[in-house]
Amino acid sequence: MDFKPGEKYKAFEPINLPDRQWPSKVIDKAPIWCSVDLRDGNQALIEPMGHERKLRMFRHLVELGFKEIEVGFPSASQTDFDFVRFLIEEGEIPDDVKIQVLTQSREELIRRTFESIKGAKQAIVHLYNSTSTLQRRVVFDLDRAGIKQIAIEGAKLVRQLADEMPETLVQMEYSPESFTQTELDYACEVCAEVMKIWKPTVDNKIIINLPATVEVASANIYADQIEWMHRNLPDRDKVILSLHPHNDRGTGVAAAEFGIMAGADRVEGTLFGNGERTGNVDVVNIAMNMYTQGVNPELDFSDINEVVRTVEYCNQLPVHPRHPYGGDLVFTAFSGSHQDAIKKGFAAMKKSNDPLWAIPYLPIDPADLGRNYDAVIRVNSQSGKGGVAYLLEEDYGIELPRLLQVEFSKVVQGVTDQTGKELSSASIYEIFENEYLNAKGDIEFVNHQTTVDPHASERRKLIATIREKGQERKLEGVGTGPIDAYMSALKQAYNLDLKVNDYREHTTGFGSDAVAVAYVEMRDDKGEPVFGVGRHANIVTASLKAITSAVNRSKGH
Ligand SMILES: CC(=O)SCCNC(=O)CCNC(=O)[C@H](O)C(C)(C)COP(=O)(O)OP(=O)(O)OC[C@H]1O[C@@H](n2cnc3c(N)ncnc32)[C@H](O)[C@@H]1OP(=O)(O)O
Ligand SMILES: CC(C)C(=O)C(=O)O
Repeated sequence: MDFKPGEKYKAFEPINLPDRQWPSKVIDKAPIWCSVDLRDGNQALIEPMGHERKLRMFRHLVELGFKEIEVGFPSASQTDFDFVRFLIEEGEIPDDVKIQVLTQSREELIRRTFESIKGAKQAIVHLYNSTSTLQRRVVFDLDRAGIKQIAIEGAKLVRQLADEMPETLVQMEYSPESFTQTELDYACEVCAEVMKIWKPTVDNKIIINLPATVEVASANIYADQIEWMHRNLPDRDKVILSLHPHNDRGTGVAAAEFGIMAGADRVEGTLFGNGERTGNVDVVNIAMNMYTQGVNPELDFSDINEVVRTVEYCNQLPVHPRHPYGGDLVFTAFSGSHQDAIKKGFAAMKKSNDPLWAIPYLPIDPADLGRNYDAVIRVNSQSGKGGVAYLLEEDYGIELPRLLQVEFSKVVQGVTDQTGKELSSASIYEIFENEYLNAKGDIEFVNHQTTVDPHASERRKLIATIREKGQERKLEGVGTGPIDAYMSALKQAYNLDLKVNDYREHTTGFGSDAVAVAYVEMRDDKGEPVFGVGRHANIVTASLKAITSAVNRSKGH
C-alpha cells in the first residue's frame, strides 16, 4: 500500500452549487424503475445467462412490477439478439412493459439494434457514448467536438430508423457514458445536441440517463451533478431524467437516493446490485428503503426468498448473507442485548395494538418480505437470557420466569462456550428438558392423592408415591394445599432445608392438548435460589413434579 496516496490520486473537486436544494428534499414517491439485470448485470457475469436463464429473469422482473427492462445489447451477440426476437415473437412482453436495448453510437450496431426490435409494440432504444475527459483522451483520442459528433451521428441514425418503424413506439434514451467524470457544461451540451435531433415533446419524452459509470466521488457530489443537470438541461419538461449509479465506493444506494432528491425521475439498477465490478445500484435496497419510510415503492418484494433464489440461479452468484433485505442473516440477532430488546419490542407491540412497527434492531417487519420470525433470534455463545427465553416461548410455549431465564441461560452458555457452535431451538429445549423436566436425582415423582385433613378441614393431607433408586415409596404430609403438603412430606422424609420462594404456572396448547407448566423457585439454607420445572396435563401434578425437580437439582448442586 502506498502511504502517500496524494501523489497518486487526486481528490474529486466539489461542484459549485452553493444554493443546492436536494439536501432538504424528501423522497415521497417511487421513481420509474428500469432493470438492467439482463444487460449491465449480464455483461458482468462470469458465465453470461443463456436463453433459459434470461427468460426466467425476464419473467421474474415482470412479476416484480418492472415496467421498463433493458433486455440486452442485441448487436453484441447472437444470444442477445435472438432473446429479443424471442420475447417479441412469442408475445412475452406485457402491454404495459417496455423492453430496452442498448447500443454504442456506431452505424452497424444501431442498425442491428433496430432489426432486433422489429414487431415490438414499444421499445426504448438506448444510445451511449463515453464523454469523460479520461476516455476522450485515452480511448477515443478525440476532443470535445469529436466526441459530440459521435453522439450526433448516432442520434441522427436512431431518429431516422425510429421514423422508419412507425408500427413500434420507439422511445429514445441517451447516456453520456462516464457522466460523473465529464465536465457538467459539456455533458449538458452533448445531451442538448441529442435533444435537438430527437425533438422530444411533453407527451413523447426522451430519457437522458446520467451514469456514474464508475463511482468516483462521494454520494453528495453525484447529487450536486444531478441537480445541476436538472436545472440546466433545456426543455426539462420533455425529459425523463434517469440515474444509473454503480457502486465502486460502496455508496451506490446513497447516490441514487440523493439523485432522486436532486430531481431525477428514473433509476436503472439491478436486483441485489449485480453488475460491473462492485455492481450496479441495488434496486431492492432503494425500493425497500422507501418502503420503510412509508412510501410505496411500486415493486413487489413480498417474497424476497423467491427473488434471492431467482437471482442466484440466473446470475450463478450467491447473494451475501448480510445483503440488505435479502440476505439470510439480516433478520437474525445472535447477540444477547439485541435479543433481549427484540423480545421486549415484540411484547410491547402485542400489548399496545399500535400498527406502527417499532421493534429495536429490526427496521422492517420480516413478514413484509415474506420472511417468518423463525430466524429472528438464534443462539450461540454471544447470546443471553432473552434469546433463549424467546425461542422456548415461541417454539415450545414455555414462559420462563425472569430469574429462571437468568439461571437457564448460564446452562446454555456453558454448552455454547464448550462447543463454540450455534444451538438450534430443539437443542435448547433438549437441554431444558434434561436440566429441569427430567432433572436427575434420587427421587422420581409417580403420583399423588389428596384428602381433607380429618383434624383441620382447611388443610390438605397428601400421599405421594415416589420412586427412589427403583423402589416405590409412599410419603405423607399435611399443608395448606398440595404444594405445602408435599414439601412437608419431603422435609420429613429427607430432612430438607428448602423453602418455596416463588411459584408460577401457565398452560400451553389448547383444548385436550393443553398442558400445565409449573415453575418453583426454592431457597436453600444459604438463601441460594434453586429452580424446578414440571409439566403435566394436571396442574397439581405439574406443580409436584416442579418441586421434585427442584429437590433433585438442589441435591445435585
Ligand atoms: C459502461 C457500459 O457498460 S457500456 C456497455 C458495455 N457492454 C459491452 O461492451 C458488452 C457488449 N459489447 C460487445 O460485445 C462488443 O464490445 C461489441 C460487439 C459491441 C463491439 O465489439 P468490437 O467492434 O470488437 O469493438 P469494441 O467493443 O472493442 O469497441 C471498441 C471500439 O468501439 C469504440 N466505441 C466504444 N464505445 C463506443 C460507443 N459507445 N460509441 C461509439 N464507439 C464506441 C471504441 O472507441 C473502439 O474504437 P476503435 O476500434 O476504433 O479503437
Ligand atoms: C451504458 C451506460 C448507461 C452504462 O452501462 C454505464 O455507464 O454504466
